[in-house]
Amino acid sequence: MLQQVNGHSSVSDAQGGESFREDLQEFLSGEAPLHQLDDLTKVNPVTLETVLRCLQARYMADTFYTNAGCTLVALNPFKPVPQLYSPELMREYHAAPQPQKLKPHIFTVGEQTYRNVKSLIEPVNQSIIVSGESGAGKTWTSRCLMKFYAVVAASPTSWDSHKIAERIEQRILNSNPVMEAFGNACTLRNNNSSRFGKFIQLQLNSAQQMTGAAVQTYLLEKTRVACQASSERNFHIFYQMCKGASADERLQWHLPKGAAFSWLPNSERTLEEDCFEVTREAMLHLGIETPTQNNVFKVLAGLLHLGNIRFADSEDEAQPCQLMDDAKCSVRTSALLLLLPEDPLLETLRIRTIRAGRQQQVFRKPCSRAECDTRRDCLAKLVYSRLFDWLVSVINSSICADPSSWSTFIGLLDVYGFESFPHNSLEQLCINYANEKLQQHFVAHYLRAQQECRLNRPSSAAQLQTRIESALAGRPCLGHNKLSREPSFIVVHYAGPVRYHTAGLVEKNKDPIPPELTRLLQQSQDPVLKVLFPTDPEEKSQEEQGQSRAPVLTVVSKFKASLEQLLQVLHRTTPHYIRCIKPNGQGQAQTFLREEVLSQLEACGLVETIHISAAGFPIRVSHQNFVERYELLRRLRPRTSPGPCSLSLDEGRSEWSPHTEEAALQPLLQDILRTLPALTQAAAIPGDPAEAMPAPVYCGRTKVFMTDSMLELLERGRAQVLEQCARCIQGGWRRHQHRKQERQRRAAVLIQAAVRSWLSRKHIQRLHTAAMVIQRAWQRWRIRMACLASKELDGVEEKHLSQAPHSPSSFPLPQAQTRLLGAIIRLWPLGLVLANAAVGVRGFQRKLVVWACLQLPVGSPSTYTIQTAQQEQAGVMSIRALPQGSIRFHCRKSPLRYADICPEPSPYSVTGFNQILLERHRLSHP
Ligand SMILES: Nc1ncnc2c1ncn2[C@@H]1O[C@H](COP(=O)(O)OP(=O)(O)OP(=O)(O)O)[C@@H](O)[C@H]1O
Repeated sequence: MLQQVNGHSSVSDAQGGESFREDLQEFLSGEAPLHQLDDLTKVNPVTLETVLRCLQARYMADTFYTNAGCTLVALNPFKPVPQLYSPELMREYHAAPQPQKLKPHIFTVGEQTYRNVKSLIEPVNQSIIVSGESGAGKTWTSRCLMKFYAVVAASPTSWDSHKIAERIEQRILNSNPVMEAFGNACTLRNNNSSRFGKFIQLQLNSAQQMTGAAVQTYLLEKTRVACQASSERNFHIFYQMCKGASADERLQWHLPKGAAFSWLPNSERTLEEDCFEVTREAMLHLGIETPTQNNVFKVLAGLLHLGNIRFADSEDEAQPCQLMDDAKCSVRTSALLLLLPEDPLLETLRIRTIRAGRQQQVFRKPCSRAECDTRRDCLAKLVYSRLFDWLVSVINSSICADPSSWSTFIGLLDVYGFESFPHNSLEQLCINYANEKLQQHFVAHYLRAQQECRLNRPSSAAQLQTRIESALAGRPCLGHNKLSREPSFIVVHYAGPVRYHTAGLVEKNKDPIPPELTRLLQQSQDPVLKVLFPTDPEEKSQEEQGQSRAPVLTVVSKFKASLEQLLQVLHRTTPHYIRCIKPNGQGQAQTFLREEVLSQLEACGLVETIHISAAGFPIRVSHQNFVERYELLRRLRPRTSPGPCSLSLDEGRSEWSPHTEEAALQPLLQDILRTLPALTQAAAIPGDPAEAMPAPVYCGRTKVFMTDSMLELLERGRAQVLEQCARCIQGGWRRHQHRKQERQRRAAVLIQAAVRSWLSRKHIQRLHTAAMVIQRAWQRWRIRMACLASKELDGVEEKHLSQAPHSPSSFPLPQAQTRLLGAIIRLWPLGLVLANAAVGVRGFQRKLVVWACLQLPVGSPSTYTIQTAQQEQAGVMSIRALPQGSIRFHCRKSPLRYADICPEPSPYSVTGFNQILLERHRLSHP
């Protein structure tokens, strides 16, 4: 089935022979460290012999858990092992950075599933499939796992939520004793054997806290109520009641001490499971109050009394069977406890009603003794199975969380192991079918073909055998024991051939319930029976009118439907396997029977796992999952050259049907496998040819098989691609951020510039306006001043003086003065320059210049003092510069303060256009 992908054969014949023997030698001689091998795939060589030796060595060293690739093998210690399931150990596994590096344990599996849920990698939901034969420790394992989750999946933050979580966990844990009391029984192989399959869904919220649970049960062995194999017992609850009831309760339930019940065999045996108080306490915690409990136990007591009803053969077929001597009392007590009318009860057990004809006439036919027994047993089975279902529904309503409060789940499937007894019937067929389905083996096809056989068609055992043989002729899965006298057929299961007896198979499959029985139970006044058998008026009227009822569902069809439903759920989860192994059939500690263990390893398909591991491929991944997880490795592939792996994959494809939906995955798969050489080369240590060799991968029809190292390599490659992608995303993001920031910066600068320019413009405008105002004011002022000056000062214009020796003023100037004025006019610019020169002429020199300009006699400067213009009547008193650019000679002193500038200006004086350039006081009075 498998195709080798890369052409690397694990051990070549030439080199293999010698090294194989050496390995074996070394391995067998070094027995002591065997118990230290944590994984069965690590034993060298991986053979059944070495695997068994390893398991035995570990068992003897009190090491009960061993990995077998992806499966955990759990050996039943059959003794209490201190600290193996302590809360401290649970926490240790929970807190470990890599729990798989700790010793193999069911807590490793528990923790792994929990972490998978946390990591949210698809499929998020997980399932743990606990399998093994009866007594191997499945229930124990499931119970321990539930306790583990109760510890690790409950770390709520607040005190209130802690209390709620604690209550939920307690309820979930309380469901165990109740279900075990009603669904477990002591069998030859296990004192506490679960007589039903169960799937427990532990519901987790987004914070991975356990918020609730739901239980689904499968195929309760209800026949046990009325029929127990020798040395076996009825369901525990009957014994618990009989042993644990108080005196009052005994009286109420008609269970006097020492009373004998035919459906209560081996009651003298006392088991630790016979603990009535624990069951009652747990029922109370699940919300089943004491009065309801009492009603339940009353009904169960009624069934025990029903089992004591014995019929005698009737001599006349037309007459109903008579009761045996002491049976009358049993009928009465049973009717009393079941709150049924006594006569109708007896009549229903002994007389069959048949409706026939168009008018649906009712015929009453007395039953034979065997038929009476069957009807009695049927009544008990019907009541018990409905009671069990009701209990499960009560448990579910008590522990099930609101759908909105949970998002993920961890499923625990406790399935019956493969069964092969000397006499196998429909129960074994169903159980083994479930095992086949769960193992995904070919017998599923056989059973599908078997539906052609229409097991509900009436036929004798011999006829059924002939029909099965003709329908499945030529199928390799069907065998036939020609020497067998009893009608039977053999199915070659993956775990070995099993012979099924056809006698009673059809009847069992139909599981007929006479409608009279249901109608009778609907008459009961008991509150529990009223719930279990509600009256449906529609159904009643339909029956009376003789209308056809819904087609009867057979046991196989119902079981198949629920199994299909379960498989659908499992297919959507990541499965984890725990294979429980019973080291011996006697339940003795420290006893390891190799033959028994070997047959269990075969039965649970572990041998196949080991064989695959022996070929070096313990990792198996479905094509779909492989492609989904490693599709991104295609990015590593060089675009040009296809790798050598493609060849082997093509071989794999030659067997592949293009019609299957998986065919679409093949190109992708091929692409991924082409990346492997590049990966192995990259991982190789330079110069080490062994390391450079591509790690082996097999591509099967539906799965990819590989070694641990290959898986490691793929994971490393995946991490590398993810890292590259992350870098790429980071780079892109940074670039985007950078560009965004740059854009924002530019926008900010633009806005800032616009605002600044706007502010500047406003400021300049304001300045401009202010300047204009000042300018205008200044101009007005200058004009006013000029006007004032020209009005107030009797000035003599330069041009007038130069052109006309006589001023237009009223008084005539003497000749000397005229000359003087002429000299002044000629020389004043020079004097002005010298007087105002910044450098060179200073102090006295300056004065001299001024005096020279003005032709003043040199003398004490103090003699030249400023006098007001009014004191002067004639002559030039001062020379002034006017705003309009002209020079005026004034004969009077200006009354304007601003013009009071002497040739020696004070640093504090204000100069203006009307500045006195030169002032002369004594010109007219030399
Ligand atoms: N890990 C364990 N440590 C100690 N004892 C164990 C352990 N596992 C199982 N046992 C013992 O083995 C008995 C059978 O185990 P359990 O009931 O779990 O088997 P099972 O596989 O569920 O059987 P069945 O299919 O009949 O229900 C238990 O009652 C218990 O005494």
